[in-house]
Amino acid sequence: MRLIQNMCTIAEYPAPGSAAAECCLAAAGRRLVKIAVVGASGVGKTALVVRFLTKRFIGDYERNAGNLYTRQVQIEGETLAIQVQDTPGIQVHENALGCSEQLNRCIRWADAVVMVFSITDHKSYELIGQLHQHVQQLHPGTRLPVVVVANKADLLHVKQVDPQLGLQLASMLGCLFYEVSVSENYNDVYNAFHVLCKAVSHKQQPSSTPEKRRSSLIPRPKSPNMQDLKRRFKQALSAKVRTVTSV
Ligand SMILES: Nc1nc2c(ncn2[C@@H]2O[C@H](COP(=O)(O)OP(=O)(O)OP(=O)(O)O)[C@@H](O)[C@H]2O)c(=O)[nH]1
Repeated sequence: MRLIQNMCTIAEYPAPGSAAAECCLAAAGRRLVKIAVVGASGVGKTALVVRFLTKRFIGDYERNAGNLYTRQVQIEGETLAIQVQDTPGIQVHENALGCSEQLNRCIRWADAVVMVFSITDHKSYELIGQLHQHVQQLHPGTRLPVVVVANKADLLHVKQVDPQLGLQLASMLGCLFYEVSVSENYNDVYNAFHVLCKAVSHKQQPSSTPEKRRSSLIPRPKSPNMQDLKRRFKQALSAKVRTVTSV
C-alpha cells in the first residue's frame, strides 16, 4: 500500500520481527508494542489500521498482502513505539480456519491482537470464536491481550449481527470489545488500540504495577542489631558451658 508514504511518523517495515525494524526502534530507545490486526476478508482491517495511523478514512484499498507500520504513542507519560501488522483476510474451509503460515507468524510475533468482524457479515462474526482459540494455541501459557472490534457500525440498514452479540462473545472470551465505524469515527478506533497498548505496557513492566510500587514504599522491619545478636549468642553459649561443667 502506497497511500501513506508521506506520513513522517509511519514507516513500512519489511517483515515482522525483522532485525532492521527492531534495531531502528531499539536505537531510538523506545519500548516496542507489537499488534496484529486479524479477521475475515473485507471487514475493514486495512481501513482500521490506516484510520488509526493517519486519522483518515480512505475508502478503497488494494487487497491486502500484509503490511507492517510503526508509530509512536504516549501511554501514561511514556512514549512507546508501536508496530501494527495488517494481515490478509482469513478464509474458512469446511468449518476450519484457513490460516497461512504467514498469518501464523504474525500472530506469534504479536504482543496483542485486534480481531475485527463486520456487523454486515455474519460469517465474519462466526469466525471470531475459532480465531480466538487459534491465537491462544499459538501463545500457549500466556494470556495475550485481545480486543474484538465490530466494524461498519454506520451500516445499520444492512446489519447482520447485533453489536450486543459481539459484546457477549467478547466477554465470554475474556476480551475487550469496541463497536466502531472506521468511516465515521476516529476516537473509538484510537481507543481500541490505546487500550491494547496500555495492557501490553503493563504486562511488560510487572514491577511497576501500583501494588508493587506501593509495597516498595512500605518500610521493611529493621534487621536485628548484629552486636545485640552476638552478645545474646555468647550469653547462651556460656550458660551452656556452665551447665556442662557443673554436671
Ligand atoms: N461503510 C463503511 N465501509 C467501511 C468501513 N470500514 C471499511 N469499509 C469498507 O469496506 C471495504 C473493505 O475494507 P478493507 O479495509 O479493504 O477490508 P480488509 O479487511 O482489509 O479486506 P482484505 O484486505 O480483503 O482482508 C472497503 O471498501 C472499505 O471502504 C466502515 O466503517 N464503514
